[in-house]
Amino acid sequence: MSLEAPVQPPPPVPPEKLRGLAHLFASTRYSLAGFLRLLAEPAFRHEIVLGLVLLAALALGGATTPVLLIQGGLLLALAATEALNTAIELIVDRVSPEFSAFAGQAKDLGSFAVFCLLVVNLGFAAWSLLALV
Ligand SMILES: Nc1ncnc2c1ncn2[C@@H]1O[C@H](COP(=O)(O)OP(=O)(O)OP(=O)(O)O)[C@@H](O)[C@H]1O
Repeated sequence: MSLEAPVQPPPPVPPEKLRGLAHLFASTRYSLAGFLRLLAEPAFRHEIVLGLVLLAALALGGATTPVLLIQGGLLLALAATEALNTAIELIVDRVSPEFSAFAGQAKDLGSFAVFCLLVVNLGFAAWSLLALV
């Protein structure tokens, strides 16, 4: 059984510009489409598992609500960084499908951004758990 999330094909024509509430609803739909696309990335699925493990460990360890909220916020920041990293990879693969220094550096910079957020998440969880014992 495949765990790949269904990836929606792009619309054949650009959608018309919307205003007001219609714009808000459309933006929400675009964000949901981005989330579903990100689910197709194995790295993001691993990060979801990591996030659930960290939150469960903190909750079972008796962490306070503010600590759980901060950890949740840091996990959302990690998801946002993974989304931007995936967007960079998509653009780089389109602009430079061949091997190039530009492509390698762009992808490595995106990877470093994700790594930084992983360190912050693990560091905060470890510090919080140590404070509980
Ligand atoms: N077109 C390219 N030109 C030069 N170096 C590249 C290119 N594509 C990838 N690389 C190098 O290979 C490394 C791995 O790239 P790759 O795209 O496989 O990353 P990844 O994190 O494994 O991505 P994914 O898991 O999404 O496939 C990059 O960090 C970069 O250093």
